[in-house]
Amino acid sequence: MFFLLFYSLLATSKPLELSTISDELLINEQLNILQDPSANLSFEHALDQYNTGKFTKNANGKASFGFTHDVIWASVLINNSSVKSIKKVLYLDSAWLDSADFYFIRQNEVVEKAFIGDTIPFSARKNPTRMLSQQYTFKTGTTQVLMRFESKDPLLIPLFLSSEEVIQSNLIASSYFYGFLYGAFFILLVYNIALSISLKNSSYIYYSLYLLSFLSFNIAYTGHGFKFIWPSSVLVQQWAMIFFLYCYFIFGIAFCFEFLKLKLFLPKIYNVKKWIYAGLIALAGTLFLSGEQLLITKVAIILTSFLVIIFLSLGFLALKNGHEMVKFFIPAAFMGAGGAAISAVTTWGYIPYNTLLFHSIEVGMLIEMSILALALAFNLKEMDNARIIAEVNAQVDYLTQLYNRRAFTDVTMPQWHLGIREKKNSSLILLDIDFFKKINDDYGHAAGDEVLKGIAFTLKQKIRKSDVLARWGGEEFIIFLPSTNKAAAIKLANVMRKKIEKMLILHDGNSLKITASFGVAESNERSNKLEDLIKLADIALYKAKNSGRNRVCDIQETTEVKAGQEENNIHSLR
Ligand SMILES: Nc1nc2c(ncn2[C@@H]2O[C@H](COP(=O)(O)OP(=O)(O)OP(=O)(O)O)[C@@H](O)[C@H]2O)c(=O)[nH]1
Repeated sequence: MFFLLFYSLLATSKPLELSTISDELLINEQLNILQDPSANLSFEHALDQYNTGKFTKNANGKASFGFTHDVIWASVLINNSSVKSIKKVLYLDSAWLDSADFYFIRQNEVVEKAFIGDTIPFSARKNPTRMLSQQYTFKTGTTQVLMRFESKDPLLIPLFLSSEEVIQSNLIASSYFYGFLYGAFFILLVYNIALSISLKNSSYIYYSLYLLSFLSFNIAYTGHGFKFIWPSSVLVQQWAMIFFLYCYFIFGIAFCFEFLKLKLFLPKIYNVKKWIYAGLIALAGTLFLSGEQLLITKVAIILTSFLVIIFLSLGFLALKNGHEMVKFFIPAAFMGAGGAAISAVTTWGYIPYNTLLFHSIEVGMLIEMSILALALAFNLKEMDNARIIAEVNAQVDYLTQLYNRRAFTDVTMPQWHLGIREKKNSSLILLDIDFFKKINDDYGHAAGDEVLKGIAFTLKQKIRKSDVLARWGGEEFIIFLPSTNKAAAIKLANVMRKKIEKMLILHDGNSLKITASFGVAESNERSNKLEDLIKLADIALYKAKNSGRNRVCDIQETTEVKAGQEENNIHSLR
């Protein structure tokens, strides 16, 4: 009987030669597998099944068995042909298996066994490695390792045979990698939280939450959480990963909506945003309440795989609708969500396991994070540009591109005060187009606009760089002339008047002719207020209008000023 069993053991598989493994080897191809749907096969029964040839070769070195309630039994024969015992480590690149039981069998006798997995608190583990691992000293000859794996998450068992030194150096390398990854994420997180608070911009808040969810999810699925944060809580270990995966998906969608400015570029989708969020939260809530961990994980992984499609589709639609920032978003989403999708389908078992594919979410997110950091900085620059444009717009009259009334005062004030200090007189011209209402009434508002633009252009040609020209009101313009006396101002006003008189404005096949009236005033010692000078010019302008239009008038006497003010009062009462 013993010989029969031993024969069947050898016949089932060729042993793995320890001397051929220099540092580390993924041994999934060497495994023989038995999938147990009943999940209640005992060790003795499993060994019996193995010895009677019921285990089959693990096709293509499969590492992921996807979402399954089945228990996977795996066996490998390891031969030490040297005379010395060799210490090795069986290492699983998976931190979320519920059970990983190891039985070391020599000559059909169990010589050592170990039960590791998430159902045991991390603090109670013999080998406190982040991912599951089991040491064993292989004596000369053949040892069978029979293993039992079970999980409520995707059943992923990439199994490495490695030396302790390699595991240690891998741990150091991965500490550097995760130190860098978490450090970079942390800096970006703090930076974005600070930005979202100071700018009150929701896309930074959602990006921070998206980052935080990914960071937490990564800490959970890489085993860092179980090792360092919740070593005695099996419950947190079982639920944290899946909870953060849902957060990653939901905040990913929220970030995408805000970053792509869907309100502006895809309003139809933005308007149903609340329903989308409500639907996702209701779905997550229902699933979590059901307590069906395998189903919850399955849905989360399916959603994560689709995230890249959602991001890219919305990105391209927003780009089509003219959103500039998408040129950053599309490659970023392609790398980040694309990496997440590859990791998800690798975990799911749809593509064969390899370390790079499994960890592509981390690499992808790192690249995505760098591109989006650039994008958000670019966004800041755009906001700054928009602020500058808004400031300029607040100063400039849209139609004539001249300073507006507010800007006129801001720009003139320093020169006005300088003039007072240096005791240099300044002058002011106020001009108003004659019978402008008639142009609007006869030829339409657009024709009136053309006249205003034409006059602005003509006036601009005639002033000095130090003069300040502005649109004062509807059809009124103002010019401040520093260090200029009244005679010079009147001369300039007459040049302008004649030029306007000669102007021909072409509109819709009509040639329009216009004239303007001018009021000129000079500053004097009696007042140091700019508004008083403007009032004087206004009285002079009123005089020009009253004395027949198309002329330049100034104020001669104090009596004229008084009379003018009274008339102005009557005029404004009309
Ligand atoms: N097209 C156009 N018209 C304007 C604009 N701003 C003000 N107006 C018009 O300018 C006209 C000013 O008319 P009034 O104040 O009666 O003056 P007026 O017809 O020029 O007569 P006098 O000043 O007495 O010669 C009104 O019809 C306003 O609607 C503008 O930006 N574009």
